[in-house]
Amino acid sequence: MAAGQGTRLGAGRPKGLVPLGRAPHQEPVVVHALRGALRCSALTHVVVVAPADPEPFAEVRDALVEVVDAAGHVQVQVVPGGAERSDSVALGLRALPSEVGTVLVHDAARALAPVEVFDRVVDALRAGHPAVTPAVPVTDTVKQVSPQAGTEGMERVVATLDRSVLRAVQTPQGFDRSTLERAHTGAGTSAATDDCGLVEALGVPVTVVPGSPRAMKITTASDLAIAAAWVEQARAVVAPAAPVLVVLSGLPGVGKTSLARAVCPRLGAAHLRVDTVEQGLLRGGLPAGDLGAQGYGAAYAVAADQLDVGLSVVADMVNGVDEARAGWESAAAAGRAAVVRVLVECSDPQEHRRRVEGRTADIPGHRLPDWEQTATRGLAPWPEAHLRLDTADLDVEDAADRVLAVVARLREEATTEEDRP
Ligand SMILES: Nc1ccn([C@@H]2O[C@H](COP(=O)(O)OP(=O)(O)OP(=O)(O)O)[C@@H](O)[C@H]2O)c(=O)n1
Ligand SMILES: C[C@](O)(CO)[C@H](O)COP(=O)(O)O
Repeated sequence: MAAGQGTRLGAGRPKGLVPLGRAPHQEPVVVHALRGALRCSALTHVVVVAPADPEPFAEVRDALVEVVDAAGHVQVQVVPGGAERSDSVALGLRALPSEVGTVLVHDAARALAPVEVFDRVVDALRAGHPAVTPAVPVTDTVKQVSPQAGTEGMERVVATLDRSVLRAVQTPQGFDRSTLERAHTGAGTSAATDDCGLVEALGVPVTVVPGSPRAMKITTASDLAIAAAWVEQARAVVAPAAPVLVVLSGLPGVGKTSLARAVCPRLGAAHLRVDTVEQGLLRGGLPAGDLGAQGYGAAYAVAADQLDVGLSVVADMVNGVDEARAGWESAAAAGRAAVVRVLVECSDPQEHRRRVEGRTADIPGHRLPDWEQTATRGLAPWPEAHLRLDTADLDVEDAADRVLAVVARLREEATTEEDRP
């Protein structure tokens, strides 16, 4: 949904077209939103509902096409929206091809919604829930008020609501298509501020899954500034300072690769993924039975080369035994780099299993381990770890923040050491 005018933002143009981030990372809000949505591998079609006046939107069309081309597999259409958000949703829904049976409705204004939120909504729909919304707990105390007679601009508190049962809902909201179409039929739907509200009115149960602070809606200028800071944080290289070797260790499916992909651009680091190295060796003719420790051996050697020329490295593999971890210590020593040891876990076995069973291989020829193989694979204790990250309740960017904080701390300590007489 990108057809709003952005009156409260007051940028003088529709909110979807407002640049987000600072050059060279600047892109219109709607382009950020589309790029984020396309990270969700379940999507097959996207309808961008744009302001009815096609003139200003023409300027972002090329950027949208570029994002879509990069995604490859998804069909994208742009259609004009209506006067209210709900009118725009109904128009977007009408444009969807008949074969689409499940629909996510997402605000372009929630341009930085993490892919985990999309995935949680999709998983709940796949589990049979007809309507799903992400939501976050309410952190303020919320009062119900009524106008106070004779006192302009003042109100009277009617009740203090129990915030433990309140949630602030976000998007993408997901629906079984026929339920959403039914909800948008009839009079009075224009006034609805979210689609779940219309579905609730039909008596259909709405399921809530965890949202994310990063799925916040850009409504005012200060929201835009916060979102811009997040964009900068996600893209900025920390410093071309002394190289570090970030060693991840964790079972398959806990989120190591997502974490590495979030950390590498921010650290200016090479992503060294043993799965890729191993598949390369197999494609090169190494018999599968001979693989053993060859992948790790090759990865250590490549890491040492990167560190030696001053490039940081994020090592992404299970690293489940002391011997494997010791190899990284040697690679770091050879490259004169500090080591950051990060244990990555998922404390919720159901969520871990869902991830293991829900993922598809993104490296040609790679056979992913099943849940049985994952659950029975041991991981040695790692008392030397700088960080233990539990991805059951941490968004990937928040996890990356923590890794980068350790990098910054180690670099600062190293600088202080050097300064000491
Ligand atoms: N007629 C409308 C109104 C809103 N939206 C979309 O719905 C989302 C949430 O709306 P909101 O944040 O209220 O956006 P605006 O309507 O643009 O903002 P404002 O109310 O300040 O004008 C936004 O992505 C917006 O583009 C839409 O597609 N069509
Ligand atoms: C759909 C929504 O984003 C859920 O929080 C919200 O209700 C949109 O409301 P707005 O008034 O259009 O900003």
